[in-house]
Amino acid sequence: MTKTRPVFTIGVSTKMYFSYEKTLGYARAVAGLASSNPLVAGGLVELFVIPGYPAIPAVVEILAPSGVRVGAQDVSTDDSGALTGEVSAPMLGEIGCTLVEVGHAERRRLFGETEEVVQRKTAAALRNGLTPVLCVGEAARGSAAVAADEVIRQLRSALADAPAGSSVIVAYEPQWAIGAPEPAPAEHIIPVCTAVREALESDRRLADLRVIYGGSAGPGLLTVLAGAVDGLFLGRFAHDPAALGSILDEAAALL
Ligand SMILES: O=C(CO)COP(=O)(O)O
Repeated sequence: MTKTRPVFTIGVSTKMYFSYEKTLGYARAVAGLASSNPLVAGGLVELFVIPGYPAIPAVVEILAPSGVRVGAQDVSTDDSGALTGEVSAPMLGEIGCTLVEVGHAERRRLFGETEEVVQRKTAAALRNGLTPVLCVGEAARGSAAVAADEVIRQLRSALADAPAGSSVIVAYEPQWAIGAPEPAPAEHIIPVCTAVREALESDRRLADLRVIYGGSAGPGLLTVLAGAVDGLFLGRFAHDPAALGSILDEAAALL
C-alpha cells in the first residue's frame, strides 16, 4: 500500500520552556489528540513534537503508537568524536527521532551558529536518515521580495551537500516574528513561501519538500495560509494542547 502524503505538517517545539514532567504531560495530551483524530491516523495530517533532549526517549514511547513524529532541537555536525556536549544524528536515530531542527534562529543568534555549521548539520541529518527541519528566515522586517531572496540564499547554502533522495522540511521563520505577539502578515508569508517552493522545485535531489511557517503561529493561521504553506511550526501558541487541538480542527475543515 502506498503511504498517503500528508496535506499538512504541523510541528511543535517546546524549546526550553517545559520541565521534564511537563513535557511528558504535554506528549500524553498530544497522543490523545492524535489517536482520536482520523486525519492523523490516516496520514493526511503529519504531526511532530520536538522536546528537550532528555525527554526524547520517553516522548517517543508516548507518541510512537499514535504516529506522531519526534525530533530533536539540534544535532551535531559530526557522527562521533571528541565533541563534548554535542549529540550525534546516529544517536538521535537510535532513540527514535525521525527529524531534527537545524539552524533555528535562536541557535544562529544566541549560539553563533554560522551558515557553514548549518550546512554541516543538514548534511549530518540527511546522511543518517533524519529529516532536517531546516529553519531559515530574514533578520529584519522588510519587503517579501528581499526576504525571499535571503531565505533562498540561506537554503541553497544549507543544502549544498544534500544527497539525492533527500526529504526536507523547510521552516520559514522570519526572525522578527519569533517570540512576537503576532505572526508575520499573510501578505508577507505567502509570497516568501511560494518563492521558496519555486526555487527548490527544480532541485532534483529533493525527493520530498515541505514548506511550513513558524514565528508566533497559532490557531487561525493555517486557515489564512492554507494553499500557500504545507503547515505550521509552532512554539508558545501550541504549548496548550487545546490550542493544538483547535489547529487540528482547522486542518480538518480545510481538507
Ligand atoms: O521558533 C518558533 C518555532 O520554532 C516559534 O516560536 P514562537 O511561536 O513561540 O514565536
